[in-house]
Amino acid sequence: MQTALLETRLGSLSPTARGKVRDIYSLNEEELLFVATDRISAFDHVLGSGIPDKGRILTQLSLFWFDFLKDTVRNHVLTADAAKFPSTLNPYLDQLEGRSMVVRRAQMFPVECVVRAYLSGSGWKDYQATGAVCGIALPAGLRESDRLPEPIFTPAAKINTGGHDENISFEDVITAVGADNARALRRLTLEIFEKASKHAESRGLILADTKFEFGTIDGEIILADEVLTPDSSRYWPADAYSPGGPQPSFDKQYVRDYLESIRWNKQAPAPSLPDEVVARTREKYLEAFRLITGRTGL
Ligand SMILES: N#Cc1c(N)ncnc1-c1cnn(CCN2CCOCC2)c1
Repeated sequence: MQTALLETRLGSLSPTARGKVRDIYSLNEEELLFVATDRISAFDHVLGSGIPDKGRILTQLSLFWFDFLKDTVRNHVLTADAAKFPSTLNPYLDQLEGRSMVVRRAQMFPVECVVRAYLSGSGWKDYQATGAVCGIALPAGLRESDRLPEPIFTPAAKINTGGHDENISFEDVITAVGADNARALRRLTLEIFEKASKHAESRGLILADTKFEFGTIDGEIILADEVLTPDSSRYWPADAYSPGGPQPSFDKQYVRDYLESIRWNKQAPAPSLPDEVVARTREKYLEAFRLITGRTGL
């Protein structure tokens, strides 16, 4: 079993932000280093085991999508070629190769630009409670995982320091970023989603929803963060789609099923995963990569 990289150690360089699965380092005033580790989270907890190559696979997926979308929106990537990284990183290239990118520092919008074409997750919860999602009223009688009449912009923001995102209204986005930027973020989010979901469909996948993050560089809105990865999106196998309940997660179902099989108490420390679950989950990430990119190798 290959070893998973759970955290990077870059000598005197310490991360400016450690997310659940990614570490962000400040290289200088203009550049950041984004590193995707092999950590995996489920039910909002980072698990004790990593998935070997997960970070590489998701980084290569983001790079595929940034290139796929380059005629629609500029992005923050400067290079993902480790040979072009600042020489100060040379001692750490074994940790970084394939799973990291140097990006332009942007003025980030404090909004998670979520778009949903299907009713799932927090969107389903909000719909059950109010008949709407982010203030957008939906037809009555929809079932969990039903396809929506059209994709909807359902932004979220980190309301409290707890780090959990909460769904917010378009008016809240206007308050946060101004009306012009709010309209631009909504338009870009829906336009990118349209292109990406058509591509996913052509590869046998339903892109149920996804989350984009945007910023500005020299006054221009750019696409940042990770893009259309299984961590930032819900991908469902189209041939198994069955509305009326939760759909199997393309990448995390083995993990979720295992955690439910051991009746894990989510207040307890996150457990490690059996080798079989790790191996099968790694295969699912590779399968997503192969389906989406049409490539066989990383
Ligand atoms: N990508 C990127 C990027 C960039 N290119 N320049 C400056 N900062 C970032 C950055 C820093 N953290 N995150 C993820 C976390 N989000 C931040 C926004 O608010 C929501 C959470 C992105």
